[in-house]
Amino acid sequence: MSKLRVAVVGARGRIGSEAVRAVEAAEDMELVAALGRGDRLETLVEAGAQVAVELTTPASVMGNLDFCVRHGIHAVVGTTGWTEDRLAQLGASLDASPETGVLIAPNFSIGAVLTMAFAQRAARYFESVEVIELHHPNKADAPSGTATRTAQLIAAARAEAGLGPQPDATVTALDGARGADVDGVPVHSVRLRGLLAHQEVLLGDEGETLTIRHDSLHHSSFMPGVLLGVRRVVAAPGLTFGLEHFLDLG
Ligand SMILES: NC(=O)C1=CN([C@@H]2O[C@H](COP(=O)(O)OP(=O)(O)OC[C@H]3O[C@@H](n4cnc5c(N)ncnc54)[C@H](OP(=O)(O)O)[C@@H]3O)[C@@H](O)[C@H]2O)C=CC1
Ligand SMILES: O=C(O)C1=N[C@H](C(=O)O)C[C@H](O)C1
Repeated sequence: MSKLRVAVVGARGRIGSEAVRAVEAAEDMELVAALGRGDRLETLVEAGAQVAVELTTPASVMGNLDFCVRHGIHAVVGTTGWTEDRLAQLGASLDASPETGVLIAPNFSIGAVLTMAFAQRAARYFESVEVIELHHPNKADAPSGTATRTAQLIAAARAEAGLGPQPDATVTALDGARGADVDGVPVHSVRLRGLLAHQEVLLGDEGETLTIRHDSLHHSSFMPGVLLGVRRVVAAPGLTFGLEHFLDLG
C-alpha cells in the first residue's frame, strides 16, 4: 500500500512540531515537507504533497489554503479565527476545485470533541449556560476557537428548543466582567502560565448545575485527531467543519 504524502505548514510551532513527529511516526504516511514562515508554498507541489496539515496563524491560514485548494492539495486545518466570511471565501475556492477536501477542526482532541457534543446535547435542558476556556499565555487569540464553536452549538440547540435569553439581572459591570457574548452565551477566557488547553461548560437550572470539563495536558492529545483527519480528508471532497464528522459518536 502506498503511503499518504503529507506536509505540515507551521512546522516549527507548538502544535506543528508535534504534528511533524506524529506524521513521521505514522506507518501509513510519509512526511514530504515541513514548512515554516518564509518557506515557499511551491515546495508542497514539488514534494508531491497530497495533504497539507495547516497549523499556523489566523493571518496566514487563508493564503495557505487558497494555494492548497488551487493545486488540488487536501488540507487538515487546526488554525483558529474562522468567521462566516472566511468560510464563504474558502467555500468559493473549493467550488472551483470540487475534488479537493478541507477539514477544519476547532479541536483535534477526542475529549474536546465530546465536550462540544455533550454540551450541545445538554443545552436544551438548562436555563443558564456559560463557557470558561483556559489556555497557556502564549495563545494569540481569545476566545479560543473551541470555546467559540462550543458556544455556537449551544446557542443553536437553545434556539431549536425555543429557549429565550438567559436569566441575568446585571445592571452595572466592569468591561469584560461578563465575558464575551457569543450568540448569547457568555464565554470567559483565562490565560495562565502552566496551563495548556482546558474548557469548562457550566449549565444551571433550578436547584442543580452540570459541569462538563476537558483538559488537554500535552500537545500529543491532538495527534490522533490530526492523523484521523489526514486519512479521511482525501475521500471527503468539499468543506468538513468539525472532527465529529469523521467520528462515530453514536
Ligand atoms: N485545532 C486544534 O486542535 C488546535 C489548534 N491550535 C491552533 O493552531 C494554531 C497554531 O498554534 P500554536 O502552534 O500554539 O502557535 P505557534 O505560534 O506556536 O505556531 C504557529 C507557527 O506557524 C508559523 N507560521 C506563521 N505563518 C506561517 C506561514 N505563512 N507559513 C508557515 N508557517 C507560518 C509561525 O512562525 P513564526 O513563529 O515565525 O511566526 C509558528 O512557527 C493556533 O491558531 C491555535 O489556536 C493549537 C492547538 C490545537
Ligand atoms: O492555541 C491553542 O493552544 C489551542 N487552540 C485551539 C483553540 O483555539 O480552540 C484548540 C485548543 O484549545 C488549543
